[in-house]
Amino acid sequence: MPLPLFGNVLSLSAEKPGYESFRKWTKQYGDVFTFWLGSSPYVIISSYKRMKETFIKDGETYMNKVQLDFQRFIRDGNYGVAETNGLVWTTHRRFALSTLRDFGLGKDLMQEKILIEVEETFQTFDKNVGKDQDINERFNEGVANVINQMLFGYRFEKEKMEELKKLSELMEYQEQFFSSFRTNFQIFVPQLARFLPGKTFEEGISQWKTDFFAFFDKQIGEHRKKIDFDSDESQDYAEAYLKEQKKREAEGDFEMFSDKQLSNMCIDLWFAGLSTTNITISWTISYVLHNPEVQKKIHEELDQMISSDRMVTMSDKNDLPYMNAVINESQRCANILPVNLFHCTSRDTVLNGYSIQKGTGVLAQISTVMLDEEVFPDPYKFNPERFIDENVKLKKVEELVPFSVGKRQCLGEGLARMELFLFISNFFNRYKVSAASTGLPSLDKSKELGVIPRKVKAVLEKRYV
Ligand code: HEM
Repeated sequence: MPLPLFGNVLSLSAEKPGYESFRKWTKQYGDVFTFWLGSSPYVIISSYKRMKETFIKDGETYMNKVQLDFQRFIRDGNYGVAETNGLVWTTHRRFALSTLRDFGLGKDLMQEKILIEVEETFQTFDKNVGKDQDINERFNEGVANVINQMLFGYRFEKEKMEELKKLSELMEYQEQFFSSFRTNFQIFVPQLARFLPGKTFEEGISQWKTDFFAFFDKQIGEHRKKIDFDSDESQDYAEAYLKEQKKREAEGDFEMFSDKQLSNMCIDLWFAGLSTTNITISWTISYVLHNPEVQKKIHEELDQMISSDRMVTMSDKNDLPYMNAVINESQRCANILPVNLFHCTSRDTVLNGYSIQKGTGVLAQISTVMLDEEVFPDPYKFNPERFIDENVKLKKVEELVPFSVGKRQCLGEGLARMELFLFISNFFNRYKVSAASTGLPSLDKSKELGVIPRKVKAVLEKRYV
């Protein structure tokens, strides 16, 4: 039962990271029910069948995002792509997708950039083979370089390493801050939050906001100075954006491609692109470390299909069903968004016989779908075989929805899939991984509301010397 003012927030935080409450409610009330965040109702859709009927088949009705006060505080208004609606959202989603395509997603260009990061990451690992070493921190650098290349056209090396250190600290601060009870309580139950001890949302985030925007504004300023408006080709997202801005301004439109929108797009792409991919890689390695028989099978397949220390590329993907199954199962078990992002209806509608007004909160509960025991028996068990069919081929399972569904489905899915495959398959092709002297990485998710990157330490041995 929701409590006055609190709603269901307390049940959620009692069972971190949040999966179990939604599973329990689904069993009790079915796949459409109301969940109260403070005094705001959200209609939860928690089966794949129902998501298909709503978010996919009736996508326009379910595509809008709820505009929360804390987001406006961070962004100084309605900017970016992840939290905007209407023309701003469609224009910038389309522009970002087509820019990503132009940078070679699906062609070799993006793969080449990622493989450079794979090799650089491994150079660092190679220096410490046979000893305990930090795994997720190195991958974090690699993934940060991919995203920074895409946004601003350079990787962090030499004197730029200080910049990366500062940015990583900011990311870590933000991850901890947003998974704390105090922060979530203020976001969803603002009336009562002032009675709680600790920093208010505004106090906790102001400096972080200033520092993050300062980084993006500096990059944008530097791009503006050196940009060649006469060349049609762009090397990175910021350059492509500034060219579009100039074109639009010449046509009298000074709003749609504003400077503020650009820095907010950078925030969206940076955030959505870095932690998600990094968390998934660190969980994958943790699960494999806890399941040595999985690593053995990964190596058997790689030995059969690749059989050397050459780089694994996207053209090998179809030949490595078990590797793909491990990545799928890692995404399912990592289940990095226990609640997913908050949508609202863009018009009045009827759902499961109930009338729902325009503007009502709705949520595609993807974590419940990925823990559905009808589809994934023993759902908390890490078992890549779920994704292998009787012909030892990769099995397509519609309920695997880590990138969500519908019109807001992850904008970076193509990039993320390429990164996951190239980083993870090359990692296991190059190394045999075993526990650090401190033991196996923890798989405990019960400390935070949400899923944050693992600290993974391990010992690596090169498979080819
Ligand atoms: C393993 C990696 C990733 C996972 C699991 C993931 C998952 C998601 C999910 C679940 C959503 C919410 C969809 C919804 O509202 O229902 C989302 C949105 C989004 N993602 Fe990702 N993501 C990943 C990587 C990336 C990358 C690499 C980028 C950027 C380059 C990115 C950019 C975005 C953006 C901009 C949105 C908001 C889209 C919109 O509202 O139109 N993501 N992602």
